[in-house]
Amino acid sequence: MLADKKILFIGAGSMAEAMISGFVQSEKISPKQIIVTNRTNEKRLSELESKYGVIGLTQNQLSLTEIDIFIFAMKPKDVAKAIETLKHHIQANQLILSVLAGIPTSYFEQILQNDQQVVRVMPNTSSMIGESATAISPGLHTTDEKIQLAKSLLECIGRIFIIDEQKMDVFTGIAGSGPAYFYYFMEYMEKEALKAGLEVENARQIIAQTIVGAAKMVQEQEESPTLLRENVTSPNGTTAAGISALEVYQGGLAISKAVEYATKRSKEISVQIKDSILVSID
Ligand SMILES: NC(=O)C1=CN([C@@H]2O[C@H](COP(=O)(O)OP(=O)(O)OC[C@H]3O[C@@H](n4cnc5c(N)ncnc54)[C@H](O)[C@@H]3O)[C@@H](O)[C@H]2O)C=CC1
Ligand SMILES: O=C(O)[C@@H]1CCC=N1
Repeated sequence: MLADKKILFIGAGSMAEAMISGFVQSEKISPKQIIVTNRTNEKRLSELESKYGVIGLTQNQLSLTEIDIFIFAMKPKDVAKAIETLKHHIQANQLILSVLAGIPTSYFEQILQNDQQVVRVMPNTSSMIGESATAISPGLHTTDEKIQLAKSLLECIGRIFIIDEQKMDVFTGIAGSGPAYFYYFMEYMEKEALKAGLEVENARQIIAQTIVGAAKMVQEQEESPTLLRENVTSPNGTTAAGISALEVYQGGLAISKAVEYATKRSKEISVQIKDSILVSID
């Protein structure tokens, strides 16, 4: 299904790179099927070319008729300009994927018209090693065939979850932004480990393996995190002491708030983009 499909990344930042890396590592897509472009930074395009073997092209070198799948991968604030430049060149049979936080499929549908087939995608940077948790929500006109195409492409970067678009904001708060929360947690664990005299590399690997092990237990044991936590916690033991500090310092609340704020921010971006369309139609 993916053979010979031409994929164009519009935007060459961290998320585009993570996906390119995952696609190429999967060996289901040849680097020569992937084209990447950005606004002006040719040095960045050369860097991606030499690292992954993909094709970096400036905007005026692009031949858009040969593209099967467009992946919009700029910041939400830059999408209006990007789509303005491309809208007269995108054909009805070309699939649009957007990884932009907060930007609904209806945004692309309204601007491109054509009954354009759009899929909103929320990957995370673990795409880099094929371990993303990626949500997809098809738009109004997207056929089963194109959904299958999007799925087979995105399976190259990890696990796929098909969700209703209304759930995309919370998915973004949990899984799109999620890796950053775990890295933040790891930064603090590492600081404590170093203070107590562990070597940095050792500390880092110990913490990472602890997280990998805990995550795999949830995936493989079919037990709830609550039960698994209780199994670690001996009465009056070390874990009970650690968990009591998390409770005293409201660690649970902080985690809930992180998800809540990120979800809210995704919703705000949707409102801002809706307002900007209304202004441009007025
Ligand atoms: N970084 C992450 O962990 C995740 C990011 N996303 C989404 O991915 C998108 C990109 O995020 P990052 O890669 O982190 O941003 P970034 O700032 O690293 O990269 C953005 C890229 O877009 C390019 N760009 C801007 N305007 C353009 C235009 N008009 N035409 C062509 N290229 C243009 C920039 O030159 C840059 O290469 C955002 O919308 C974000 O919501 C989604 C999931 C996770
Ligand atoms: O921080 C952001 O807005 C993007 C979306 C999810 C992860 N990074």
